[in-house]
Amino acid sequence: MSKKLNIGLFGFGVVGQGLYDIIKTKNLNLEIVKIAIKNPEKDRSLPKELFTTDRDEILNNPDINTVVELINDTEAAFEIVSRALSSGKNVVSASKKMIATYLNELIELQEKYGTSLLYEGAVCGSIPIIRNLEEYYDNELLHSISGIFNGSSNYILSKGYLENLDYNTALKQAQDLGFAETDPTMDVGGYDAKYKLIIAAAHAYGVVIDPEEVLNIGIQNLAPNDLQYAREKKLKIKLVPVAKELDDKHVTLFVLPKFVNETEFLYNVEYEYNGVTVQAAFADQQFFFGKGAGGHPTGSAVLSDIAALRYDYQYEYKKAKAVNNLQFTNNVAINIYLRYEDEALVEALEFEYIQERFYSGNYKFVIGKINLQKLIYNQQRIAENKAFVAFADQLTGVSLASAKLQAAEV
Ligand SMILES: NC(=O)C1=CN([C@@H]2O[C@H](COP(=O)(O)OP(=O)(O)OC[C@H]3O[C@@H](n4cnc5c(N)ncnc54)[C@H](OP(=O)(O)O)[C@@H]3O)[C@@H](O)[C@H]2O)C=CC1
Ligand SMILES: N[C@@H](CC=O)C(=O)O
Repeated sequence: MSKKLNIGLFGFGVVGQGLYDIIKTKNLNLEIVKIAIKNPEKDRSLPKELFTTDRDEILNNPDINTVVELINDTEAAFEIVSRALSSGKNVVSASKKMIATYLNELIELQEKYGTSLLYEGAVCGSIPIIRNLEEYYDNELLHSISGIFNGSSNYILSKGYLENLDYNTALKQAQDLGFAETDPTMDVGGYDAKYKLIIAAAHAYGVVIDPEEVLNIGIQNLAPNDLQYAREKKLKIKLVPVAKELDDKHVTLFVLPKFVNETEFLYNVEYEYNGVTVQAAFADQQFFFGKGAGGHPTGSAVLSDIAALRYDYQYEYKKAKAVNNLQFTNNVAINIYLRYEDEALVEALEFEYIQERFYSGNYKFVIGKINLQKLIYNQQRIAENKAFVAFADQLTGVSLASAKLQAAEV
């Protein structure tokens, strides 16, 4: 017999409402006792008595054994989740920025208080990737995990490539559909994808990495010339986070736009859909596909976590706890496409090797090999120059699975 869950829900926005819609169609052994929100003046679809703006009504209620945290405020979310875990309540959260930023602390709290924090909905919406990394690939060596981890930016890219819709209109649609973060820079700047990648890497490789250390370049500077170039080469541009084991000592992570060709699974992942490609030593290549954003797809992942808590499921962080010599590094050589205006930027990036250069009127690009650290040092300059950078393994004739990202001297 499963344990009855008395739930205190934080947040009744896109995901909170989505979760509620799903729960009311089921006859599960659970009850939503109280819902904490921020703004008491907003119209709600449920009776007023169910809502509160006082978080203590949930956190200090001994009858509530489960907290579901679905709010859009990172610091408040961390406070709520920490207090819940410390007072014996199990938690489900979808707040990827909060989880990626405070993962070490959250793991410690779970260990100290014997409570469980689950967060499938935080990474790629409806795709069950965390539990697969945690359980299914427990004993597999994973060469790489990559994919499309952000629905809003993929929506904008699909609208542009397939329907010629301009960037701002597509972004507005992604916001209206409830896909985008409160600050959409998180989506289009590659931050959201980075937080998800960091969470996935903790389960895949056992490394907990500070988000500040990981490069994220997004799609804000994408220009018609870049799209035209991709079309001519029969490629698409997608925003792709990559975690790759370089050798038995080093793992690298980065988020960059990427040229993908039609043989890659990601080529056909459009709009708010996400895709995760796992390259494993023995299972070889596997692909997970599903909706990455939106109330119901994310709500379904949150509900799956809630259901797992009825049986006291916990992540064991087996790879993080195993003797693991893997270290994170940015000291790696990658092939990029750089569309730029200012020659000084090309100088500053100190390409190790230039394979192709192109100049025609205002359109100038180089394709070549560069150390990832040079991109990190020059990230601000790239943004100010409105230059566009993309991971260009396909332009240099190799796929990610076989790409030789070389760890330089570390
Ligand atoms: N939208 C999506 O597709 C996905 C979102 N997520 C994540 O899920 C979380 C929620 O996202 P989403 O539902 O889209 O956000 P929304 O902006 O739609 O809703 C946020 C909710 O949080 C409430 N809230 C904000 N601050 C507090 C607080 N301090 N205490 C109590 N309630 C608070 C708001 O209250 P009020 O209603 O009064 O304004 C609102 O109900 C975010 O972390 C997001 O990154 C994860 C996966 C997918
Ligand atoms: N803003 C996010 C929402 C889901 O995580 C996205 O667009 O993917």
